[in-house]
Amino acid sequence: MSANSDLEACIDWCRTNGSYVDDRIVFKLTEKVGITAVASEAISTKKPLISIPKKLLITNEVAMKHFDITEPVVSRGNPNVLGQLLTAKLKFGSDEECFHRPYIRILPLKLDQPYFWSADQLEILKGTDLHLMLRQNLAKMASEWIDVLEFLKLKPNDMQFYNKLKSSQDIDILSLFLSMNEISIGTSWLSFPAYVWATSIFNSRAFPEIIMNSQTSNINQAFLYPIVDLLNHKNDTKVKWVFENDEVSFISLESLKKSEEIFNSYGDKSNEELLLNYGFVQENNANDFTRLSLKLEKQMLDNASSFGIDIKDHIVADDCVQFKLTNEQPLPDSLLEMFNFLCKLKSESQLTLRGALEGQDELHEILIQKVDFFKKRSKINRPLAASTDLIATIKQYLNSDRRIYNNSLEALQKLQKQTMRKNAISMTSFKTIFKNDKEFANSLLIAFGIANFEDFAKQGCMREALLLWIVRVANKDSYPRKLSYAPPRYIYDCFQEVNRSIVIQKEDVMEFMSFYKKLFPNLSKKIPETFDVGNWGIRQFIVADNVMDRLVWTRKQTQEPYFILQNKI
Ligand SMILES: C[S@@+](CC[C@H](N)C(=O)[O-])C[C@H]1O[C@@H](n2cnc3c(N)ncnc32)[C@H](O)[C@@H]1O
Repeated sequence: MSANSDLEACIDWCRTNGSYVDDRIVFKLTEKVGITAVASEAISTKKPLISIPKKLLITNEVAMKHFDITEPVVSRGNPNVLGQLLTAKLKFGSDEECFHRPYIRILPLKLDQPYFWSADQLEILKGTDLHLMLRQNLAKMASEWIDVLEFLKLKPNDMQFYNKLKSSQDIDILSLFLSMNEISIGTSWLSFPAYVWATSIFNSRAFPEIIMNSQTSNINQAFLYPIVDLLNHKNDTKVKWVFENDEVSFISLESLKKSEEIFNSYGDKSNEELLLNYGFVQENNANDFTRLSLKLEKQMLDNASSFGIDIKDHIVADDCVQFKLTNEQPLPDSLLEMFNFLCKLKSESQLTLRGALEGQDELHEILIQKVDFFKKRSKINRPLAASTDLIATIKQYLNSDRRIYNNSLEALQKLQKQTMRKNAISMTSFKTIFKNDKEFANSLLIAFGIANFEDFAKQGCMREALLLWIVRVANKDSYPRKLSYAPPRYIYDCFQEVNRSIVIQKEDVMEFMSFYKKLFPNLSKKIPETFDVGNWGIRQFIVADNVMDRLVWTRKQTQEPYFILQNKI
C-alpha cells in the first residue's frame, strides 16, 4: 500500500470504529512536513473537528493489558516505558492482526529528530546543549529499555549489546547508537533502536493523559491519539482537547480560511525542545530560550547560596549552576548576582559596585565566546551530506541560540554603561587622574617617557603607574604644597585601613622585590620632588597593591582603570 492509501485506510479505520472527522478537513502527504491537515472550506466552529473514542487510543492501560501486567511500570520517572515498548512491538513485531494496525502503519519510520542524524550531521551540534541532552537522553532511554525488558522478562535481540549497556557506566552511548543499524521495517522490536524510535514517537506525538483523567498519578503519563496526531504545530494556536462520553475531541478555536492548514499547539516549546523532540524549529520562536551553565566547585555553590544568591533553583548538579536566558529576559538578576559574588574579595562582606562591574566583564567574556561559537558553527563551511531542509534546520537552531546570547551581550553592554552612569559619583577614572594630576603626569614623562594615557597600555606599565599614584596619595600630606589635584578621600582612607590591618609575610616582600628594585631608588634620585617625599618604602607598595585589589576595576573593553568607592550595590 502507498503512504496515501495507508492514510486513507487509517481514517477509514477510525471512522468505522466510531470516530468523527470533520469532512472539511483534508489530509495531505507533503514532502517537507509529512502529513498535513488543510481546511477545504472556511471553518469557524467551537464544536469538535475530530473525536476519537477511547478504545482507539494507545494508552498505558492498553499496554498493561497487552503485556498482561497489573502494576504500571515507571523507569527513571518515565511512566510511558510500557506504551513505548508496545508501540515498538506493534510497528516492528509480526502481529499482523493487531487492532491498531492501520494507525501503526502511518507512524513514520524515518524521523527527523537528531537521534536519527548521521555522525557527520551531529558533529555540527558538538559543544551545544542540545548535543549534551542527546547523550543524556539516550543514556536514560537505555536504562529504561533495560528496566522494562527485565520487568517483563523479555530477551533483547542483541544480548551482547544489552550486556555491554548494562555493565558499563561510562560507555559512549551516542557513538554506540550511531554505529547501530538504521531503523527499517526489519528492525527487531526487541532492539534498542526500536525503543529509541518508539520513544521519539511518544515525544513527538503523544498527548497528556491528564486530558482524560485529571486524577492521573503521573503528570507525564501520555497516550497516542490517532488522527489528531496528524496535525502539525504552530506557536500560539488556540485549541482545546476535551474528554467526554468516552471520546477525546479536538477543537480549534481559530477561524480557518479555505486552504489554510489546521494546526495543533504542542505547547510553548523552545527551539531546542522542538528540535530534540520533534525534529524541527520555529523561526522567531517567542518561547525560545538557551542556557548559561557554570561549572564550579560544590563549596563555591554552597557559599553563594548561604550568602543569599538566589541560585537554588538553578543548580542542576553538585558542581553546576545553570541560568535560563530568553529574549524577554536575557540577563536574569540571579545570573548577574552570581557573577558579582564570584568577583567578591575575601575582604568584602557584601556585594560591591566593583564586584558588579568586574562580574559584568567576566560574563561579557563568556557571552562573546558563546556568540562566536554559534556564529562559526552556523556557517557550516564543509561538505555535509544532508538535505537542504536539514541544513536549514541546523542553521536556524544555531542562529536562534546565537540571537539569544547576542541579546544578552547587548543587554549587558547597556547595563554596564548604565551602571557606570548611575554610579559616576562613586567612580574616578585613572585617565581623569592622569589628566588632572599634572605633577604626577610630568614625573611619569621623565621616568618612563609616558606622554599620554594611551602610552600606559603600549608600554605595559599601567600597574606601576597605579601603584606609584596610590603611594603618592598616601604621602599627600608630606608634600610641601597641597596636591594641585585633590584625590578622592576614600583612596587615602582605604590605604590607611589596609596599612593598619595588613600582616606582611616574608613571601610578600620577596614577591615585590624585583618590581620595587626596578623603580627604586632610581625614581627618588631622578625625580625627588615626587618620589622622595614621604615614605616610598617597599611596604607602601605592598599596601598599595592591596588597595588596588579593593578599589580598582579595569574595564575589559577599554582597559581603563577606575577607582571605585567601596559601596554596597
Ligand atoms: C504529531 S506529528 C504531526 C504529523 C506529521 N506531519 C506526520 O506526518 O505524521 C509531529 C511531527 O510533524 C512534523 N511537524 C509538526 N509541526 C511542524 C512544523 N511546524 N514544521 C515542521 N515540521 C512539523 C515534525 O516532523 C514532527 O515531529
